[in-house]
Amino acid sequence: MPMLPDPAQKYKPYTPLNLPNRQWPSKTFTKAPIWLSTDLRDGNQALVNPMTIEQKTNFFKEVVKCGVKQVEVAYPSASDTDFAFVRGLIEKNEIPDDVWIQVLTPAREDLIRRTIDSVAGAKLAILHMYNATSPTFRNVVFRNSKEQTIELAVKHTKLVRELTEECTQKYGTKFIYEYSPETFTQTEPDFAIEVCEAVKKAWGKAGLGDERIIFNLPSTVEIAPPNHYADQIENFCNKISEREKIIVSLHPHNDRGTGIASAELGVLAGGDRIEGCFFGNGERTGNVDLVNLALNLYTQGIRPNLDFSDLQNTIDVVTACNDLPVPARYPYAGELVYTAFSGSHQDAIKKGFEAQRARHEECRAKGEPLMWDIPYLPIDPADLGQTYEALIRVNSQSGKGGIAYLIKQHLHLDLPRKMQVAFYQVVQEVSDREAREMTVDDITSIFRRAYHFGSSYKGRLSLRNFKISALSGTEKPKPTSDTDPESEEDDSQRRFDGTVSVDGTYRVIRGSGNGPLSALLNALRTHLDLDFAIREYSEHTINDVDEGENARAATYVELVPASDRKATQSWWGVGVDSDIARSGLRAVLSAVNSAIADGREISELALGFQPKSSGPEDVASVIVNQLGLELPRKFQKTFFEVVQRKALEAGGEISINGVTQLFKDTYNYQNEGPTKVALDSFKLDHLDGHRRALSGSFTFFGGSPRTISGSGNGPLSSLLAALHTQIFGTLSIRDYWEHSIGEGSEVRAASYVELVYEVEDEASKKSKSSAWGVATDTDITASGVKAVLNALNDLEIALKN
Ligand SMILES: CC(=O)SCCNC(=O)CCNC(=O)[C@H](O)C(C)(C)COP(=O)(O)OP(=O)(O)OC[C@H]1O[C@@H](n2cnc3c(N)ncnc32)[C@H](O)[C@@H]1OP(=O)(O)O
Ligand SMILES: CC(C)C(=O)C(=O)O
Repeated sequence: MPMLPDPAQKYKPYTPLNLPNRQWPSKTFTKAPIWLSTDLRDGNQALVNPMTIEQKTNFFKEVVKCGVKQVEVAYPSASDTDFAFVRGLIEKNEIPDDVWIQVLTPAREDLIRRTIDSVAGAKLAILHMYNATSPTFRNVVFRNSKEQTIELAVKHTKLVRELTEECTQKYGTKFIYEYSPETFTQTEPDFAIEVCEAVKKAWGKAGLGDERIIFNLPSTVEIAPPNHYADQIENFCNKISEREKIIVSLHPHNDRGTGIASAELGVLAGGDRIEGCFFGNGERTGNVDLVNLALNLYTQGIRPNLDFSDLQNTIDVVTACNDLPVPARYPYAGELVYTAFSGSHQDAIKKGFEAQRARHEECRAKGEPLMWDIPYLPIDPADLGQTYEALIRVNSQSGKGGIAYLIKQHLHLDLPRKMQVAFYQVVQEVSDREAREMTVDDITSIFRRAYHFGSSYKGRLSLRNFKISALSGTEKPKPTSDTDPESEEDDSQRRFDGTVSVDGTYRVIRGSGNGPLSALLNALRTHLDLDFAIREYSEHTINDVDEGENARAATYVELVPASDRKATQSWWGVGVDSDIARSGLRAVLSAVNSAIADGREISELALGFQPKSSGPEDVASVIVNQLGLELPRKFQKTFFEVVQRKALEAGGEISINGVTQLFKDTYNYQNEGPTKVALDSFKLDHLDGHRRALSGSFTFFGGSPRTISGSGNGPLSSLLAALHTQIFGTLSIRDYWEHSIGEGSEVRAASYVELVYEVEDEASKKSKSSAWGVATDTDITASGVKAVLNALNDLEIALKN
C-alpha cells in the first residue's frame, strides 16, 4: 500500500496541552537525576531470547559498577527464571547495601503476591505496580470505565501496602512504592493526576526522603514531540498535591526518535528520576538511553553520578548479555563517533589539539582548569577510556590536516604546510585508485615509500658514507644563491666528500658550498649532473625520551630545478638523525630520490676512462665499485696522478679494467708478487697501559726470515719500531683510514696508510719520500700491518745488514 497523499485521513495529531506559563524552556540542568536501569526488566522483555540468569547477573554487576543505585531487576511473576534470578541476587548477597532492586507487577493479586515473595529478604526494594489508564487501553484492553480504572489501582495499591508491610515485618525489607499510569502521555492529563492522587491516598504513607512515593510517568509509546511531554510533566508536577512527598519519574520510549530530548525536557519540567536502558534497548525503538543522558550532562560540566571511564567494557558486557549491537553512529558509544574522515573536520581537530596544548600549558602555569575545547569533539574520548588512535581516519574525503596529524602521531614528524599538501596528493591518489579507507599503516608506508624514509625504502640514490669538512680560505667557492638557507649560517665554507650508491653503482662525489646541504647539492651537480636548489627548508627536534631515545632532528627540504626556482614542480624530502647536519643531508637525498623516481638518466661513470676529463673522484668510483675500497681523499689524488701518467703513456685513454689493474699493480693489492718486506707471521702483546709490543717473522728483499720486535702506542707504531731495527732512517704514518667491506661473516677490514720515510745518505743529505699502502684482512691489525708493508714497496728503504 502506498503512503497516503493526505495522512490526516488516517493519523490524528496529538492534542497539545494549554500551558501558557510553562517554565521548563528557560530552565537549565544543575544536577543529575536519580537513575533507574530497567535493562533487566523492560530491556529483557523486548528480546527475542530473554537473558539467562548468568547474563542478567553479569548485566546487574555492570550497571552497579557504573554507579546505578536503582535497578529494575525483573518482572518476577512472568517466569520462573525471572523469579529465580531475583531470589539468587538476594540469597547470594549480590546486591550492594546502597542499591535498591525494583520489581514490576501488574495490578493483579496473584502476581503481586508472587512479586513480593520474590524480594522478601532484600535490604532495599521498590515495588512497582502499573495499570493502563489511557482511553484506548481502558476501552479496548480492560473494557473499564474511568472509575473502574481508579478502583483497580486503589484496590491493588492497598494490597501492595498490606503485603509489603508483612514482608518488612517478617524479613526486614524496606520498600518504596512506585506506581505507573501506563501510557501516561496518552491519558487525559487531569485523569492521570486523579488516578495518582487516589493511589497516593490508598498508599496512605507517602512522606519525605525515602518515604516518598514514586509516580512514574511513561511515554509508553512516544506520540508527540518532546515539548509536549515536558508540558505534561510540568502540568503534573504543578497540580499533584504534596509534591514534596513524590518522586516524579520519567520513562520515555523512543518511537519518534526523541526519547533523549523527552527525558531532558522532562527533567527541566520537574522530573526527578529517569528510567531507561543502557544503549537504549527496549520494546520497539527502545527505552531512553541512560549512557547517552549521563554523558550529555557530563559534557555540560555536570557530574552524572555514573561512571563510563571504561565505556568499551560496558559496551562489551551489555552486547554480550542482550545480543544487540551498538550501531556505529550511536552517541558516545558507536565505533565511528570519535573518528573524522573528512578533510575540514580533520584539519580543525588537528588545529584544535595544537591550540589546546598551548592553552593548557598556560592554564597549568596559572593553576586554572584545563578546559576542553576541540572542534567537532564535544567530549574527550580519553575520559571514556578511548584512545585517540582511531580519531582521524583517512579516505578519499580526507584532507592534508588529518593525514599530517597521523604522520605526527605515528612518525613524530611535524610536516611543513607545503609538504602536507604535497603528501596529501600522494595519499589521495592511492585512496581514490583503491577506493578504500587508508589505514595508519597504509599512510605511514605510503609516506616512507614516497620520501624513501627508513632503511627498507631506499631510493635510486643512497648515501654510503660521507665526511663534511671546513674549507680553507683558498678553496672557498663563491656563494651559489641568495636564497640559500645556509648562506647566513656562518662565513666558513663546507666540503662534502662521500660515496653514494646510484642505481647500485658506487660513485665517489665531492662538492663545496655555504653549508653541508649546498656542498652536497654541488657534489650531485658536479658528478651526477643532478642540478637542484633548495626552495624551502625547515627543521624541528623530535623528543623521543618516552621511547628511551635521545632527541633527534627532523629536517624537511623542498627541491626545485636549480635553473627555475619558481618552478611549479618541486620535490619534498625528509631526514631524521641525531645530528642536525646529517638529518639535512638525508632530507636532500630523500627529495632527490623523489625527483629521479621518474627514471630520469643520471650521468654514468664513463666506461672508457679519460683522465683529462675525469677527476680523482672518478678513479675512486672505479675502485669502490670494482674492489669495494673507499679510498681516502688524499689517496684518491695520489692514485689519480698515477692514472694520468699511465693514460698519457697509453695515448690519453684508459679503461675501467685498466684503472683497476693499475691500482692492484701499484699498491700490490691482492697481488701475490714479491715485496720488499714480506710478512711470515706476527703476534701482538698488550703491555702496561695502552702500550703494545709486536714481534714477528719478516723477510727483507727476499732474504732469509728475520724475527724482529718493537713496542709503541698501538699495533702500527709497534710495527714501525720493529722495522726501525732493520732499516736506516725513520718511518712515520702521515695518514691512516680504515673501513669494513662486506657484510655478516664475509666482513673484512680495509686499511689505508700513507707512510713517510726520512733518511740521510752517506753525505748527510736528507731525503723524504712518502707512499700509500692498502690491504684487507679479516683481522683489522693484520690489514694495517699489510698496508704498511705494501706502502714500503714504493719507498727506497735502506736495509741494515
Ligand atoms: C508497558 C509495559 O512494558 S508493561 C510490562 C509488560 N511486560 C510484560 O508483559 C512481561 C511479562 N508479562 C507476562 O509474562 C504475562 O503477561 C503475565 C505473566 C504477567 C500475565 O500473563 P497472562 O496471565 O497469561 O495474561 P496476559 O499476558 O495475556 O496478560 C493480559 C491480561 O492481563 C491484563 N492486564 C494487562 N496489564 C495489566 C495490568 N497492568 N494490571 C492488571 N491487569 C493487567 C489484561 O487486561 C489481560 O487480562 P484478561 O486476560 O483478563 O483479558
Ligand atoms: C510499566 C511501564 C512503566 C512501562 O514499561 C511503560 O509504560 O513503558
